[in-house]
Amino acid sequence: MSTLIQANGLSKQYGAKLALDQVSFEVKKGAPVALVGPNGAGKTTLFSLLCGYIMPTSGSLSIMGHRPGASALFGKLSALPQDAQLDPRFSIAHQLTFYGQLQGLTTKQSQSEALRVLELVGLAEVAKQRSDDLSHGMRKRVTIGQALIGKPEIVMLDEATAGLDPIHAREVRELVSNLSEEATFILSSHDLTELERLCGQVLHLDKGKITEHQANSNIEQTQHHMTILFAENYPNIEQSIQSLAAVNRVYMSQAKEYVVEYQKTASLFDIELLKYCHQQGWRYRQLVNGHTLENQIFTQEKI
Ligand SMILES: Nc1ncnc2c1ncn2[C@@H]1O[C@H](COP(=O)(O)OP(=O)(O)OP(=O)(O)O)[C@@H](O)[C@H]1O
Repeated sequence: MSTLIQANGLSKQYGAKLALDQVSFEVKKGAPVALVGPNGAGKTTLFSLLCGYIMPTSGSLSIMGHRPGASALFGKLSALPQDAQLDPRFSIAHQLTFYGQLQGLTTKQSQSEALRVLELVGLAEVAKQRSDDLSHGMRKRVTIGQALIGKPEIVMLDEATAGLDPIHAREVRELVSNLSEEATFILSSHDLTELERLCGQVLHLDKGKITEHQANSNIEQTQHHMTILFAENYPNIEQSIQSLAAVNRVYMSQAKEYVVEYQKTASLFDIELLKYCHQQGWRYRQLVNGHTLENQIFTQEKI
């Protein structure tokens, strides 16, 4: 797999504030990459360095063999800010065409590129509509389409699901997963749980340092986690399941779906959990090992 991004000992100082401290990592072409960390961890700073908006104080950063911001990267890397907005005065196709023209495409090329990216994000039918006619989730998908104009190899999405309800957030994650052949996505978020199922690589920033840089290990996870999807909402599910002796933690991963972390030593925990659900009168749709199987759950829901 070819290396897209190589960072070595990258630091960024704003006055006395060290926002990034000796950060080193590599991103290869392929599965989406998560950039996670709490507020102020340095995510935006790293995005800005990757885009070439700011210069590092020290260290090196190479993107497809070029320095960030180099003209050779024009059209090869795109970034979608968290607050990217569509203009309510113009149709969606008009705006996307305009972005294509900004990238140097002719009007005709831009028009067909606008339609291509709308098809990629499953919204060809909204081409003539204005943003006010679209749901929040649809608008987000259009802006992701915008980021795909000109076929960039790297697409950076800042907090792509922020402000979306769980259903639309899931649609966006599914979209990114489906588009992984089209480009290598880097998604920033302060919430690891929402990205760990999607991304094969997690860059974890905290106080300017990369404290974790790992490929997601599904094998390890399957030994500790179960994901259960219920047929409907029931009261106090988290507290109830938490009362089982083998359970370490329970949290809701999306509507009606819970991740249960349990002790590795508990054998046949799945049977115990299902018996417990039966006793409580809870109907469930699916129980899976681990918590990286969102697509399987999608498939079942759509049947
Ligand atoms: N232009 C600047 N001047 C001074 N300090 C800055 C500047 N930009 C960011 N910082 C500081 O650098 C640190 C990292 O900020 P950054 O915006 O990169 O974090 P972040 O992970 O994106 O945070 P958030 O999730 O809140 O957006 C923070 O302490 C921030 O206050």
